[in-house]
Amino acid sequence: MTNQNAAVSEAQTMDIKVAMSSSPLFSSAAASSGRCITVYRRKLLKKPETAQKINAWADSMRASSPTRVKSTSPSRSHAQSEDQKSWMIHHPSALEMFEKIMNESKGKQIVMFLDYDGTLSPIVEDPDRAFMSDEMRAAVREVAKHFPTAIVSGRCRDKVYNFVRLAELYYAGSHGMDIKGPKGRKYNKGNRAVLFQPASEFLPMIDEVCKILSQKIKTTPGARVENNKFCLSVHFRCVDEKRWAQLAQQVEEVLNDYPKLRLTQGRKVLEIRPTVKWDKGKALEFLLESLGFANSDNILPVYIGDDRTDEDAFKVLRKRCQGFGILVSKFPKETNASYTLREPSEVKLFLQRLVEGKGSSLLGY
Ligand SMILES: O=P(O)(O)OC[C@H]1O[C@H](O[C@H]2O[C@H](CO)[C@@H](O)[C@H](O)[C@H]2O)[C@H](O)[C@@H](O)[C@@H]1O
Repeated sequence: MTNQNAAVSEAQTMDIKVAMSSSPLFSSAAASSGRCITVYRRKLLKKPETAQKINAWADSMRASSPTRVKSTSPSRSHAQSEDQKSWMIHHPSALEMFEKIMNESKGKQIVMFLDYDGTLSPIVEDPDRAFMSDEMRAAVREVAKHFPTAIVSGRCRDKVYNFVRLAELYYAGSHGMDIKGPKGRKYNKGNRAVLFQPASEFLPMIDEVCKILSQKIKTTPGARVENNKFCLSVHFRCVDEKRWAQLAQQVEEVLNDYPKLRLTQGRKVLEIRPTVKWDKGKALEFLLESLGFANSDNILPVYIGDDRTDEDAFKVLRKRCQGFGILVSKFPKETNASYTLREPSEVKLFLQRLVEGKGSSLLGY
C-alpha cells in the first residue's frame, strides 16, 4: 500500500485544518499565476511540522483519485502487478466468490446497502449528470423486491432519490444525516416511514456557508459547491491541480469562522459536515434497528460502496462480525471491505446474480 493511497484519518484532517488556519500559505499573486503549490511548499519549509501537515492535506487531495499511469519500467510494473495480486488475495472479487457468499447467506436475510456515486452510477465530471442506467435501476428494483434495500449517499436525499426513482427503498442522504423509508412496509417499526435527521439544527449554518463559499471560490476556475442539505461538497474534479492548494485555502478561510463544521474528503471532493458523531456506519446501524434486525443473528447485511466515507459502514460490519463490505475499485486501496468489484457494471452483475440466488433467503422478505 503506497502512502498516496493511505486514507487520512478524521483526526489528521482536523490537525491539517488547525495547521492551515494558522499558516499564511502563499500570496494571491502566486496563486493566480498558477505557482501556488510551489510557493506554498517553499514557505512551509521554514516550519517543518506545519509543512508535514499541509503536505498531508495536498497528498490527501491527490490520493482521492490518483492518476494511474502504467509504468514503463519493468521493475516498477512488476511491483504494481504484485501489489494488485496481493490486494486481490486479501479482497477478492465478489463475483468470483459468489458461491461462497451464497453459502454464507443460507438461512439468513440479506439486507442491502448501496452507495450511489461510483457504485450505482459511473463517476462523471458534472455531478448533476451522474445518471444511473435503466438496467442498473431494474437490477436495484429486483433486489428490493427480495431484500430490504437502502441507498446511503453523501448527496442530499431528494437529489439521490431523483436519480434512483424507486419509492420502495430506504434513503439515507447527506452521509446518513437524513434518513427516510417507504411508508407502510412490513419491516418498518410501527409501520411508519422512518425519518431521522440528527443534524437538523445545522441547516441554517450550512446554507450560510454555502452562499459564502460559492462566492469565494469563484476565483478558482472549475471549483463548484454543491448543497447537500446537511453538508456541502466542494468539487475539485475540474480544477487544475496547480490550484488545489488555493481552493483548500479558500475553504479553510471560510471554515475558520465555523468551528462546528469539519472537513473530510471523498473522490475529488472536499466535504463540509457538522461535527455530529454521525456517518454512514451509524446510518447503517440505525437502519438495521429500524428494520427490527438490531439483535438478529440471522441477517446478512451487505454494503457496497466506492468511497472513503463508505469505510465507516465497512468498519461497522467488521465490528459486528455480520455481513460484509464490498469496495468498488479497480485499484488497490486500504479498506475494511472484504470483497471488491471493479466498477458499477460489476455491481449490476452482482445484484442480478443475487436476485437469481434469492432462494437462500430465510425470511422471504
Ligand atoms: O456517497 P456518494 O453517493 O458516493 O456521494 C459522494 C459524493 O458523490 C458525488 O460526487 C462524486 O461524483 C460526481 C459525479 O460522478 C463526481 O463529479 C465527483 O467528483 C465525485 O466526488 C456528489 O456530487 C457529492 O456531493 C457527494 O458527496
